[in-house]
Amino acid sequence: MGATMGKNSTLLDSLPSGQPLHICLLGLDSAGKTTALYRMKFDQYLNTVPTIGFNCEKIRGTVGRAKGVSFLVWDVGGQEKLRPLWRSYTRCTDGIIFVIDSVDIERMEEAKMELMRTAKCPDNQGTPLLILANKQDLPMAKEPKELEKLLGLNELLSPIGVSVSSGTLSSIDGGSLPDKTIASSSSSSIVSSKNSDQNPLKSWHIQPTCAITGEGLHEGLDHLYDMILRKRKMQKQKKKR
Ligand SMILES: Nc1nc2c(ncn2[C@@H]2O[C@H](COP(=O)(O)OP(=O)(O)OP(=O)(O)O)[C@@H](O)[C@H]2O)c(=O)[nH]1
Ligand SMILES: [Mg+2]
Repeated sequence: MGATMGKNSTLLDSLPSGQPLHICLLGLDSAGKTTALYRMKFDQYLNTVPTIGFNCEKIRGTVGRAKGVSFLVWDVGGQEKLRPLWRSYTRCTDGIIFVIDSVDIERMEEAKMELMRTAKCPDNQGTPLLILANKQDLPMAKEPKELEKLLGLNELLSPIGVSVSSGTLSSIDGGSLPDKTIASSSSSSIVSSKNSDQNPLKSWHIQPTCAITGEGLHEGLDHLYDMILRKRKMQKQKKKR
């Protein structure tokens, strides 16, 4: 999937015209993955049935830097018996989208376990991760800020094995990122702050969405694209050293 770059081209302008980026759409059954996939693909709501196996669609970004960028999105069934398959989809992916049902408090612990299993899998270390706090249209939906705590997102490692602690950098293989990197978002407006991702070490972002109306989906994709670009830039700099 690596983009071939001419002598004078930069990494940033090489990506949009290149191969589509491969993205895995994961999450518990009924979280809204397939609804989100078809909303992004066809810009309309399609009725879904539980996914047995996977769906795959090519999607074009519509906002921000992701505008015009091609993503090949693999939507994998989330039922328990299908989850062991996730690993084969995430192995060589450019980014992971993990969809959370923001009202399903009963299964939040299960969602956290699967999310952590995915994020901490050695194959996925440093793979940009977009968490969709979906079903924000429902009155009991937990806000992204609360979901961050419930899902333990601050436990997640930075992409280059460096953690930030009390504002200082230390090279370790664990640790957490400071609270100030967290997005402030509200369920009513379904917006999220891009400043949240300005910490170059952060490789996840949480985005409030409603897959039925499509609110927040393309903004999320744009954040994911930013993280992918940042990761590639860092890898390039690392290679130069
Ligand atoms: N209210 C509300 N309902 C949603 C939203 N997104 C999805 N749903 C509903 O949630 C149900 C499950 O959606 P799917 O997209 O099929 O869920 P999935 O994650 O693909 O589930 P699996 O294929 O079993 O893994 C459907 O009834 C959707 O209409 C949302 O943002 N708001
Ligand atoms: Mg599905």
